[in-house]
Amino acid sequence: MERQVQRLRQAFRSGRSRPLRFRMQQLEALKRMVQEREKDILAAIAADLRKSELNAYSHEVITLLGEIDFMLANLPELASAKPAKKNLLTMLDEAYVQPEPLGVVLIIGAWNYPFALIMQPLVGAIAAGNAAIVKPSELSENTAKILAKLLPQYLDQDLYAVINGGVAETTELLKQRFDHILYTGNTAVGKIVMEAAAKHLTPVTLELGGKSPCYIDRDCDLDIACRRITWGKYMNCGQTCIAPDYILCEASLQDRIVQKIKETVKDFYGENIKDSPDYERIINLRHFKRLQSLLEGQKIAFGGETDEVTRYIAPTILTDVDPNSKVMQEEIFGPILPIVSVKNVDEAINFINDREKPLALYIFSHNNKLIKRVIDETSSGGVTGNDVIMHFTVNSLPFGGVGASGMGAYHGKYSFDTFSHQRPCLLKGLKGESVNKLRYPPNSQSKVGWAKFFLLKQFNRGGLVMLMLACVAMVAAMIVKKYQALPRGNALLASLAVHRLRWSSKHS
Ligand SMILES: NC(=O)C1=CN([C@@H]2O[C@H](COP(=O)(O)OP(=O)(O)OC[C@H]3O[C@@H](n4cnc5c(N)ncnc54)[C@H](O)[C@@H]3O)[C@@H](O)[C@H]2O)C=CC1
Ligand SMILES: CCCCCC(=O)O
Repeated sequence: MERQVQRLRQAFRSGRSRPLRFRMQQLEALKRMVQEREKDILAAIAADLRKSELNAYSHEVITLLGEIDFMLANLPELASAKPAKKNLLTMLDEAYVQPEPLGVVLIIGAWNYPFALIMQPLVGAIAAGNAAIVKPSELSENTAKILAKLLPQYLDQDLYAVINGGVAETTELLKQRFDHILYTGNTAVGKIVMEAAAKHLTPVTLELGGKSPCYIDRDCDLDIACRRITWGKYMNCGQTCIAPDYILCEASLQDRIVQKIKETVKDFYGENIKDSPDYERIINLRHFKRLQSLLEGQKIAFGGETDEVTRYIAPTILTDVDPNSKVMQEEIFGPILPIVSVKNVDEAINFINDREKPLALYIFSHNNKLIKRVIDETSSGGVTGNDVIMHFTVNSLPFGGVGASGMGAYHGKYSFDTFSHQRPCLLKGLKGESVNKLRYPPNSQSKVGWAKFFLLKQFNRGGLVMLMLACVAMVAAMIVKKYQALPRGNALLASLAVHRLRWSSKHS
């Protein structure tokens, strides 16, 4: 692995990944790959998650193509130098911020959206001019294989590599030095990644998980709320990092919510949910048994059926859930929806704040003030009001966690920024050396006074007048100098004005 990383580092050092044209070509190649090999890609995702090809496209390809198009349209602007505001001391100089690539970056993906969670960060890494290694999840093995097969066919093989493998290979990879790591996965492994990165002072973006609350206010459109919650909860069989993990609501709403979700499930997946092409399965036996154990001792108001052979778990709702029960102690990451009763929004806010900061937070209410209040009085990676998941689809919004749900963000310009160093540049002129005497030793009260004047803009009215005079004198001097004749008078005037300024600052 060290050799592979070194090879990419040498390719990066060659500078080939920096030219905008090259980056655009690579992004266009990615887009071509997705379009030309769509069938193979969808078949791989479908095989990993027992997902219809339509859903594989809707869940993973559409947002990716949107991301590539965004980068192709905006990269010239994103990659351009940005002029910076100057101070009095540097007003004749050139100050700007130059985005530059970080170097060789590592992207580690998760299994639940195995294609998008590799490709979307990769778009940002390429757009920012980096070399990149991607490490897909071994749990979505078909997608991992197709990525290893296709990416080298479309991308520059010296600058972009796919390394497949599980814990052992990832552990080995994490011993190498990278210039940024973007990890998507569970919080426990996020800590492992951060610990490994710390050895090389490598910055990380951790896209982790958590229990995303969904508060349903008594004053809301319950039909719409239940329809949208049903969509976001049971999509991908609940294996979505920003799925509503549990509902908080007043006890009086509980039965109506159960009824409306039941009706919506039937509407979405038909009488026999098992046969629905739109209802996926649990990724493996370990997660299947973990989810089964969460049902123990719970009041199952709807669903609860499981089939180990096909790893099927029905869309399930639990009611009157004890906040201390197992299902409320870990991220569910499956099609089980607990309802926890709270007396009012105050109690809901306290419930949320008593726990780790979630990746997402959802509030359903007609009362926009209440929604804004919940947002103001809690914290989460992201928020959608009166819907779920949808903030993920807006690439002008940074997507990421906070606290235990992660750090850093990506999507759109935020992907470009994540994989860039914003380099401050100041290009000094050679004129005005006399002013530089202010910073040269020996220091003095007068020089400090000047520094305050120039840098902190601390001056009195007299100083302002004299500044105007000095500027006029300097401009006059520059104009006259331009005509090659500088009558001693103007030079005298300029130095008088500067002298007067010194005096005034000394006595201000
Ligand atoms: N914030 C986000 O954008 C997303 C977060 N997630 C979160 O990811 C979690 C589900 O994914 P996982 O089951 O963790 O996926 P996973 O089992 O696929 O692991 C994720 C990656 O970490 C690697 N990995 C696993 N154990 C490791 C170890 N001990 N040392 C080094 N590398 C290791 C795997 O090889 C894989 O590439 C949930 O908590 C979910 O909320 C999932 C998707 C998106
Ligand atoms: C369709 C939304 C997918 C977001 C990635 C996740 O939440 O796991």
